Formats: sequence, structure tokens, C-alpha cells
Amino acid sequence: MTVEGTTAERIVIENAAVAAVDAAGTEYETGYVVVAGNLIESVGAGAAPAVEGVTRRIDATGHLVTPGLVNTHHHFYQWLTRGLAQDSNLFAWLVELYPTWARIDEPMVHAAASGSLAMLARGGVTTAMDHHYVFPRGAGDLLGAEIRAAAELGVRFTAARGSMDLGRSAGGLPPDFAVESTERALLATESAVDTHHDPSFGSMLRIAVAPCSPFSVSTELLREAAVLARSKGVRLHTHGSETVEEEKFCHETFGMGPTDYFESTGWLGDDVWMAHCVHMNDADIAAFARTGTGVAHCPSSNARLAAGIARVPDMLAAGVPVGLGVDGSASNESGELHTELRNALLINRLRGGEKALTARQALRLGTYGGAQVLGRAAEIGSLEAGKLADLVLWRLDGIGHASIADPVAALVFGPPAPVTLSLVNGLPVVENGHLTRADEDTLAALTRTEARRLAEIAGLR
Ligand SMILES: Nc1nc2[nH]c(O)nc2c(=O)[nH]1
Repeated sequence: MTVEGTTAERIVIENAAVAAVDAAGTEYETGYVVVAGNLIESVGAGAAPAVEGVTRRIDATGHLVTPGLVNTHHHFYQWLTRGLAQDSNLFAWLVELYPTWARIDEPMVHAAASGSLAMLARGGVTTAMDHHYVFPRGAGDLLGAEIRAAAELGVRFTAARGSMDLGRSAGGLPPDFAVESTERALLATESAVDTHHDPSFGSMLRIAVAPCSPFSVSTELLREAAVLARSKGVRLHTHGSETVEEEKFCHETFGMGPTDYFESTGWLGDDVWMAHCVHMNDADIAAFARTGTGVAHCPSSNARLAAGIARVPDMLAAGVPVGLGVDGSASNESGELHTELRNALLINRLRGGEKALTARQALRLGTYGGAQVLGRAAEIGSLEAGKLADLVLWRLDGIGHASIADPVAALVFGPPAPVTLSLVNGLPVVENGHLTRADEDTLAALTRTEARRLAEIAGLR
């Protein structure tokens, strides 16, 4: 089985430690992975089988091979507004940044998306998502710009067409000039799905429907967006239960907490995933588990904005699908997912004790868990024959990791490991720490230029 448009390469990776992140938690101290075209052909212990037509053979001694990391929440455009509003909670941070974000345009979003994707990819992310929710009039094709950037770098991508229609004059948090009309948001979202969404096995591009948050979106938009997504068979994404301020807003405005509000608008289901989910009581977690609603856990952003600590161990125990997200780069300047594996483990232990989350659970959140919440667990997220060849070869014999005997512990507890090879759909996206399809220094210069242009237009300089 191969997906049209991919090569018929056969790559043999041997002498690696293997963490398959399959249902049985299979690991091999020394093993192999064989890739044929865009698919994993076989995974096993010991020496690789003799196979015909090998186009590349990799001696991966000193490496760990894992499924590619999956990022489940981001706002790429924020790459141009990093390091601002440094000591603010979510609402103060948003109020400070909305006016600048309302000045973005297509070249800025393309540069920001390229920078964000480069950072993710060089750190082992093979599937990215972006939640873009600011669409100034006349700004150009912003969703198209990030879709282009993902295709240029070769990263598998879910573009979540976000929206805001609840301006300050109608009781929302964003200024009126930063929101769209309900009708325009719905029409543009439908058009994005019709134009770009590819539901096929092995798809490199999916679209999700993603109104922004309870305090920036009308009840009508939430309800209609859910109806639209279900009529098109695409997934739903939003921010939920992020802060105490959001909880207070929901109680004061709707007479109920965020999870009950989402349920009342059709927003719980196995086709929905929400970012953050920090302020969830037992009943909220049970509702997510009962309905199969997924969570994008963003520990660094939650710490940066002092939002709190999500109850990830309780969610996992209840059977809630949980993945990891870096969140937008204005609330997590690091922008790479290894930090989220590590912080998920460390921060959840601060709340739940030393057994709250293990290194293997953290790796699972960043791979299979992410695949689950993006609705792609049958295709990616584990190393199994027949799945897509999205995998990462982490170098663990360097100074940062060599003295740690357990390779999964080295990866999660240790510093970000160098990526020797990252394959997406069987094709190299990173080789020896460098992007194969773009020059990092050129991208860095481009993001600096566009960040300066935005700062000037927005009156920050
Ligand atoms: N962390 C974030 N939370 C948000 N809520 C909202 O409405 N927008 C954002 C955001 O950009 N980041």
C-alpha cells in the first residue's frame, strides 16, 4: 500500500533503540524499522530482515527511534509578537496584544508560520496544527499562507480556521476592530474546508473548524460552527477552561461553567479537542471521557500565563484523549515540543506527586495522544507496520544524554536531543539537525524583518 505521489524508497534503520508507543508499549534495546515508500513496513528487535531494493541503510547505533511528535495547539502568527506582555495573565495579555495582531497580513503570517514550523520540525515534530483566529479585512489569504509554509517544509498539517465575532461592544474581550461578523466567519470557514480539506489516508492537510474561545465568540457562532463541521465531516477545536477569569465569565454570562456551556452548544464529542482544560472539576472530566472529547495540554503556556495546572493524570485515568501543544509563541517563546514533554511530566508531578506522570506517558502524550486528538490514530502516532512513515531518530550518545542508560528517560528528562533524521510520509524533513527544505538562517532573517514591520505598523517601535 502506498499513497500516490510518494517515492518507492526503501529505508532500513538498524541498530537503534526503539520505542514503538503502540498499545503494548513495545520497546527494543536494539532493533530496526523498515520504511517502504510512505509507510512503515516492519518494526522489530535485533537485526533488520533482508529486504530487496534498499535505497538507504542507516546504522542508528547510539540513537532512539520513536514516532514523530505531534503538536496539537499553536498560533503561528504569534511568532512575530514573542516576548511581549511578559508578566500578564491571559486576559491582560490578550487585551495588550489584540491591537497588534489586528495588523497582521499575508507575508507576515507566511514568515511566522515558516518560523514556527521550522522550530517544531527541527525538534522532531512531524505533524503540526495551527489555530488561526485573527483575520483583518484586506490582509490577504492568511490560512493559505500557513498552508503554503507547511507544504514548503514538508510537515503534515492540520489548519484550524479560527474566528472571533464577539467584540467588546457586544460583551466580548477583543476590540470590535479585531473581530469578523458571524456570517463572514462561517462562510470563510466553510470555504476553507471546501478548498483545502483532504480526508484521505495519509493526507498531508486537514482543516478543522475552530471558533476561538467563550469570551470572543457568540453562542450562535459556536452552535453554527458545530453544525458546519459535522455536515462536512471535519473536526472541531477551541480554547476551553483555560483560566479562572474564563470560568467567571461563563458563570456570569451563561449561568454555567465552560464545560456545561460547551455541551449546551454541541461542543462535546469525539470529533472535538480543546486547548488547555486547566479548570476542570470531576464532572467536567467525566463529561470529556463519556463523549471522547480530547485535550491539548499546554504546560509551558499555562505556566507562562499563570493559568494553572491541568489535571492530566486524572484525565488519563478517566480515559480522556490527551495530546500536547506548544500553544502560540507569544505565550511560549520556546515553540518546540520537547519542552512540553518535559514540562508535562515535571508540572504534573508538582501537583500530583512523583508518580503523577512517567517518562513513557509523557512520550505517549506527545505522539499517540496527539494523533488521537487530531483524529489520526489509525495513521500516525506509533511505529507499527502499515502506518505512515512519520518517525524521528534521536541522537542519544552525545554529551547531553550518553550517561543516561534508559533511552526514553534520556529523551524526556534530558535536554532537547539532536534530531539525526526526521521522516514525514517517508521523506526526510530534518537531517543531522537541519531542515532539508529550507535554510534556518534565511527564515530567521525573514521572521525578524516581518516582526519589525508588524511592530512599526502597530506603533510598537
Ligand atoms: N493561550 C491562549 N489562550 C487564548 N484564548 C484566546 O481566546 N486566545 C488565546 C491565545 O492566543 N492563547
